[in-house]
Amino acid sequence: MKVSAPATIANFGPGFDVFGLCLDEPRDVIKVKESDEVMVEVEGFNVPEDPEKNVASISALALLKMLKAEMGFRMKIIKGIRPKSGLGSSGASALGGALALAKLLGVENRELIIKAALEGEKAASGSAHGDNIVPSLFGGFTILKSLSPLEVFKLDVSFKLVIVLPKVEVSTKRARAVLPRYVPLSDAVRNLALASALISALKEGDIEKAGKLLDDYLAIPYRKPLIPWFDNVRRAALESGAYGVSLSGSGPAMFALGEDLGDIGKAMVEAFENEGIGAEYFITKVGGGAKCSDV
Ligand SMILES: Nc1ncnc2c1ncn2[C@@H]1O[C@H](COP(=O)(O)OP(=O)(O)OP(=O)(O)O)[C@@H](O)[C@H]1O
Ligand SMILES: N[C@@H](CCO)C(=O)O
Repeated sequence: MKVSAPATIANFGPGFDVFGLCLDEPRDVIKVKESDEVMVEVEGFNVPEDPEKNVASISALALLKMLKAEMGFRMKIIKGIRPKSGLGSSGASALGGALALAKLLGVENRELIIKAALEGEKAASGSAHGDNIVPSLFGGFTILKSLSPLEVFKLDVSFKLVIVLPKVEVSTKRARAVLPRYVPLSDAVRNLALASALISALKEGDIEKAGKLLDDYLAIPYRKPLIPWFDNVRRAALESGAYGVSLSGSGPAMFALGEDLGDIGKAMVEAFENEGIGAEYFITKVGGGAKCSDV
């Protein structure tokens, strides 16, 4: 069984822990076969091959436990999403591992698959946030109303965007540890306003209007010490014509919406380089979610 699990942008501006956008690329590919033992082999970006440490096998083992299924598996992970990038790398692997075993066992229950994948995400980031796993499975733009019971609202949006990946790492665990337990009511109301308006703009297909709504008052302000370059790179993107810019998940990757995405990507890379940080950009589009096939 083969699963291709796409990268994702969690939060997507004002939607902390709720909004998620599936990307068409990059992807993690997870192949599994039934076996007497549990083995993990990794190609591509370096992640652990210890089945107790790789989030893909952790999720797969969690699913087997939930199903009380006595079996082993051989798993091969072709790791295409850079870890600690902000592109939902652990989320894609966690989803891919759980989904691959579910397909092998003929299990279609998405709530169960997500629940198992959250075990992998929790192992990676210390918290069971679903806003990478859910868009990686469903595709499109997802609004995660609730994990248990699973309630997802999906918008079938279609647009291109530019992603900028700096050569630095931000650990999700660390980026969540700096968040406050409480925020000012005025900031909560500002995010509520931005998030509601963003959904309306996306439903209209007005990407320019959506770009202007990508602010956040709940997480990014508190994460600034981990991403000191954010304001300068954001300014460079806006000055080069971006409709809007934000952090992808907990970073360090950033994304921008606009017309001339190549110009915007180049301006953002240059701004990173002015901060002494190498970076690369790529243009992609909204993805359709995880894909499964018999190998
Ligand atoms: N299959 C896997 N894919 C990604 N990370 C994994 C995997 N297995 C174990 N890990 C570990 O999980 C941790 C992932 O950390 P973190 O959550 O910050 O990254 P991430 O999910 O890759 O980040 P992001 O969501 O920002 O892309 C790393 O220490 C990594 O080594
Ligand atoms: N919503 C999560 C996404 C992490 O990829 C966070 O911002 O911590």
